[in-house]
Amino acid sequence: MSMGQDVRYRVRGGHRLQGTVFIQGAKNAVLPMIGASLMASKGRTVLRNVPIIEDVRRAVELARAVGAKAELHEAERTLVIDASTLSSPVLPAEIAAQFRGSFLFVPALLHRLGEAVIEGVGGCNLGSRNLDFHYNGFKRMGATVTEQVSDNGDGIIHIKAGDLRGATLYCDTPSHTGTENLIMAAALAKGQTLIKNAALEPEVLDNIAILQAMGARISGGGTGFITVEGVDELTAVEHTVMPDRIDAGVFVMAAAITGGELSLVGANLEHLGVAGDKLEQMGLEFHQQGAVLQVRRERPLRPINVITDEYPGFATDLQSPIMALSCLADGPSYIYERIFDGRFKLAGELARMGADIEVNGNRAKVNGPATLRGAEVEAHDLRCGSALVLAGLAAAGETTITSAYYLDRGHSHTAERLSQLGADIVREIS
Ligand SMILES: CC(=O)N[C@H]1[C@@H](OP(=O)(O)OP(=O)(O)OC[C@H]2O[C@@H](n3ccc(=O)[nH]c3=O)[C@H](O)[C@@H]2O)O[C@H](CO)[C@@H](O)[C@@H]1O
Ligand SMILES: C=C(OP(=O)(O)O)C(=O)O
Repeated sequence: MSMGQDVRYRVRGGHRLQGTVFIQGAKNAVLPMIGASLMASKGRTVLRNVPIIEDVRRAVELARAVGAKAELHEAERTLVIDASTLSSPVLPAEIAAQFRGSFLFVPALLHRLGEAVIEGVGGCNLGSRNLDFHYNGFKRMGATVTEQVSDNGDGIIHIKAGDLRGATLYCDTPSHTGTENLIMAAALAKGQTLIKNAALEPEVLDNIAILQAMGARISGGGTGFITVEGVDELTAVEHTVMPDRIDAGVFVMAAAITGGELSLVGANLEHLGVAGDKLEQMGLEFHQQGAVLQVRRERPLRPINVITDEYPGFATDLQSPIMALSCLADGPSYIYERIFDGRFKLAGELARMGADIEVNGNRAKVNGPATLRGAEVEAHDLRCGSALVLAGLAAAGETTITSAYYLDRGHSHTAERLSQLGADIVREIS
């Protein structure tokens, strides 16, 4: 599957969801782990609980493009990577530009091959998404970064590293992939590295855990200050990817928007951070029992204030879904998006379904309650896609969501999992 094929979801709303759903492994944990596995010069890395999503398929293609052997066993949700044959420093645009996680391959290429050539970096188009914290960090460790413009006008970035040396590094803001890339670059560098203002996301901690199992010496994860003592070699290990808190959040909201009751296997309320508290305020009841999170809604939804922030603040990746949910709340909700400046195209799509949303820069006011009706809408990015599925579940009649490749970038088996809970949803390809 590639972006060339149009993926569409058709949803007929009005069904109350009920039952048990399995939360997938985390996209934003598995992608850095694939990057980490390329740092092992011998042996095979075995990743378990791998989400079967398009970004993982692209990462497997990219791992092969740089010379590694990678096999995704879909039924077993297991990915096996042998990076002993790593041979090319080039991240080709046709694969790398399709997902942001491609940039997480850079530290392995620098350490194993002495250079990385980046023909394109992708990810959802969310406005400005800079990489300066990454480049500045690599430079402080001794790398040189140069940009060349290709014949067709695209920028190609060359990063050259002789031996990377430990250094004092920082992120201006606690960047998720920035922290992961700097930790990976430091893991095999000579000497000690300190990373200040490091990200606290659970996926960053899961990535530290696999690197520690591989032999890396990392301390301070979860504190904002991370220290890494460089080692000479990392070994291939087996690791189980943590559950995807954004996937969990979307299913929580599927229960909320349909007035349903769900058991989410693998979901952890703590990982939802402030989003869990906000959903409680809106009228959801949570009950965590071991690895199962039960959620139900028994009263009308109350309106909400949301300010997105780094973890444990309200995750920007749940901002679009909660915009859809707040359309049904009994009064005006206020949303302030602080992380990305291009995430409000959703408001226009929800308006086609009958929502009343006023957007002013990075702030939105959602005037609930609205009566949503089915319409033809477009997923402008991954989380816009999940939000439109939620809106479709609550709308009267049929909603058709196009450009839904974006949704498949990050959520596995969306139609199957929702259908099992009683939703009327199909996925089509043309
Ligand atoms: C693959 C992956 O893990 N993606 C996640 C990751 O993206 P990603 O790691 O790209 O997001 P960052 O945390 O780096 O970005 C946050 C903010 O910092 C800015 N910034 C970032 C790096 C940099 O060098 N310079 C700079 O200015 C960005 O433009 C953005 O405004 O975290 C985001 C925020 O939680 C999530 O929405 C994405 O799902
Ligand atoms: C922005 C997202 O992902 P990426 O960083 O991979 O584009 C996302 O998961 O919503």
